[in-house]
Amino acid sequence: MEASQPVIHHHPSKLPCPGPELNAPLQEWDKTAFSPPPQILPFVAIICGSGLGGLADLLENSVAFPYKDIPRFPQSTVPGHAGNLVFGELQGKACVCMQGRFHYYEGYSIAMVTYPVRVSTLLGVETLIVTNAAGGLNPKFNVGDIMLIRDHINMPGLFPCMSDAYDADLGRLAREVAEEQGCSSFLQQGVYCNVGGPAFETVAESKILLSLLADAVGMSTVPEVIVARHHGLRVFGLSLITNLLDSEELERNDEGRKGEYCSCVEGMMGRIHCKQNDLLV
Ligand SMILES: O=P(O)(O)O[C@@H]1C[C@H](O)[C@@H](CO)O1
Ligand code: HPA
Repeated sequence: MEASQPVIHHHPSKLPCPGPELNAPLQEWDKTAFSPPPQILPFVAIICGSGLGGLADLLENSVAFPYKDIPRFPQSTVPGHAGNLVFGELQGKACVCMQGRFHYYEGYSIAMVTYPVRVSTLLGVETLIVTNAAGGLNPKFNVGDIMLIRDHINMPGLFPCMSDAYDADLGRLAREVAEEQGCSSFLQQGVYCNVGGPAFETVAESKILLSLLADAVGMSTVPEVIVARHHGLRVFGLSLITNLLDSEELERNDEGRKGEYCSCVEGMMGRIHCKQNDLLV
């Protein structure tokens, strides 16, 4: 018997209904119990990775909602994830920043980990910027490098098709912005591998991931990207390399180039336009 071929889908909005994990009940989102500031209609959502929440402090005219005050929102339990949904403007562009994300290893289901992405689609968001702290596997990487995520590895697998998950135009824009800001020498590009955590990889595990052609490894981001693509959002991702996994001695530097990472996202915001205005990069 002939083996059946996988079906490749390229139009997220036309995808059939995925499994129950991706289909988390949005009726849990109670619009009447939470009112975003009416003057800020975000078209970009930014998820801040571990220790990267300082980006939200750069927002102008900002209004912050602690997650604990938002009905049914999960709570941050990891250090470096403040737990605020911050609305405001970056470079004059309306956005919403998740100052803190949720991880599978915290005990949340994938549906809850990705719940804020679904909520952001209800708020009118068109583009999702995901950021994270990650361990470098590629021997050419250094601590403090910023890696533009061009693809990911997600072994458990989830529908829909992810062959073009990371937006090529936004990637080009990031390289232009990095060039203008003098950051090109430490802007890398690569494949992010999602693992369950919370322990970092053993040397043996790192070698396996490297042999799979992963460039960096972390414990987040991919479920958010999958749900965002299922909703038809454009996605752009950055990893800040906080440690290297090439030796038994783990050296970690969480400060790295946080300033440059913030400037890069800020520079991009200045040049991303709202689709409704038909001015896409
Ligand atoms: O939210 P991200 O992916 O940045 O968090 C990473 C993974 C772990 O939670 C933590 C490890 O230090 O940072
Ligand atoms: N492995 C997994 N997740 C991480 C790492 C790592 O080395 N560094 C930061 N997040």
